[in-house]
Amino acid sequence: MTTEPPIVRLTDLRLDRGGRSVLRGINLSVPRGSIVAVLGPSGSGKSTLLSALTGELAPAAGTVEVFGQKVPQDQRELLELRKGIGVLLQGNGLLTDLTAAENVALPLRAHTRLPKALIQRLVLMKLHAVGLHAAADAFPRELSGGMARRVALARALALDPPLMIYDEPLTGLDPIASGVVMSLVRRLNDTLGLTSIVVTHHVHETLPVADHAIVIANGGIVFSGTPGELERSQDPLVRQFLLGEPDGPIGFDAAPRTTTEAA
Ligand SMILES: Nc1ncnc2c1ncn2[C@@H]1O[C@H](COP(=O)(O)OP(=O)(O)OP(=O)(O)O)[C@@H](O)[C@H]1O
Repeated sequence: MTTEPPIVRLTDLRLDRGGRSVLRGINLSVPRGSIVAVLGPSGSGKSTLLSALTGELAPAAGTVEVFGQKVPQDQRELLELRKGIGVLLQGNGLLTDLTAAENVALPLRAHTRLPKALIQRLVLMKLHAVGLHAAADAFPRELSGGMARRVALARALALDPPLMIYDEPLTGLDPIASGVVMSLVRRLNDTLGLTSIVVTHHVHETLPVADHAIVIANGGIVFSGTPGELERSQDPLVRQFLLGEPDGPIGFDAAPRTTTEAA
């Protein structure tokens, strides 16, 4: 039996921002086909971790591997790598004077030389995948928050990236739209053979669709395991986070307690 390398592997990773160590001692393996939830309170370093995956932030120590290769520093190699990573950012980022279909077409126009008719077909396929085939000609202002998020998702999928990164995909959505988006994340992951990393503080909406969860707080990973194990954890830090309590082992501003260590 051959063991497939993970899609993402973080080894003894340390990430600094503004001369301060934000995360350290990070080890994580994301197997192909899985959905990993990265949870943690505000300011714990979730976005910082994402920027290391996309190569925006170079490690202060340790390594970040994506698709079995070390994330390059060279800009051209980095752009190649990023074509394989679909990112759904907070706030959708849809262009308001373009229709849903035109928004989804943007990455295809920018990164491929496919003929217009083929791009149109691909766009409709992506919109169909998120259940919005009928909304192709609608402008973002004509869509509900949940629909707009799904258009942004279709756009993130436009280039068929094998890895999807979701940065707070539920911000601003009501519980019903949140449920729709999270089941879509699971369905797309399974039907398109993707691997997904979901960064969020919406624990209860995300855990049901995740295979693995990590919690980051106080500058490191304080929990790594299945959603079931997370819910059963008696660790005071994990309990404080799950119950959303202001007092406990996680500092109020969730800033790491130690400053930069010598590399
Ligand atoms: N460019 C920067 N320069 C200095 N410090 C930064 C910078 N970006 C983030 N930080 C600090 O790094 C820490 C982690 O921030 P980060 O944005 O990664 O947290 P987060 O978990 O994504 O928070 P949120 O859930 O609020 O988005 C915070 O203490 C923040 O103040």
